[in-house]
Amino acid sequence: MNFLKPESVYNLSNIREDLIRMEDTIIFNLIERSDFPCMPSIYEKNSAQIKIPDFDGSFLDWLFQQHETVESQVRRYQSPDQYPFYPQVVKKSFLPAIEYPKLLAEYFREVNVNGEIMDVYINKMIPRVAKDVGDECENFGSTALVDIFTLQSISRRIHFGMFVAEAKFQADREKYTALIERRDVDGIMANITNSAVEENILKRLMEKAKAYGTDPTAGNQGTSKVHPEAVVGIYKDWVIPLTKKVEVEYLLRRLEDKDF
Ligand SMILES: O=C(O)C(=O)C[C@]1(C(=O)O)C=C[C@@H](O)C=C1
Repeated sequence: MNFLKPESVYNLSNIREDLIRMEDTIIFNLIERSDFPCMPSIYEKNSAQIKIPDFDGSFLDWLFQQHETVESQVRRYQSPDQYPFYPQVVKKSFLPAIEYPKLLAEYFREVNVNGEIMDVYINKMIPRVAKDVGDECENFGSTALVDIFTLQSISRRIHFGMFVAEAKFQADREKYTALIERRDVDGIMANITNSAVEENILKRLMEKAKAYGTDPTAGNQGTSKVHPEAVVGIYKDWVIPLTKKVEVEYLLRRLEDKDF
């Protein structure tokens, strides 16, 4: 889909196509992450193992903030599919602003679940994919870089929930308006849920993770670089539920933007 062409954005099959493409990026990032151990020191605030001058936070916080500061200056966070983890470090770009058409309700920047994504990534996802526990001091930088790419790819996927939600709202304004007016969270959740689509995603992920993680010429001897079940579990337990959370949060406020 093309953000400069709103009609392409409100098309659920276009959106789902993009979500499928993102699976590839996320799986490859998780495969990269599985090459390193858990590496607890890089997530620990003011770790004794990694002393960072004049900084209050973890090594990952430090590196990620440098990234977001740089990337914001080339307009990363102007794009409606990009949400910063550290909004306080985002800078204005020297490039001219891109005039995106209005694609989402006016408050959309306030829907940001990156805090929660960071928490489950460090505490739940990494233990599922990392090769073992402990630190590997020589790879602090490489691991934190992979973490940044993985977190960004997962965050983009989850915040895409707002496009899904907007497409669903526009396809049936009456039904969603009634649910939103009643603050019927369970009703909204039931209506945005499509179990067949979810099951398909999980099946496809299993096959993709097996294929992408294995040497295609090794036959049955090949061992997968990432446990396919771990990738499926990460989607089932966090990626899809957080996407749905974003959809519901976005929809609950949808009537605030009356003219849209
Ligand atoms: O494709 C949709 O309709 C979505 O809402 C996205 C998504 C997902 O996260 O992949 C979430 C909820 C649905 O049950 C199916 C899939």
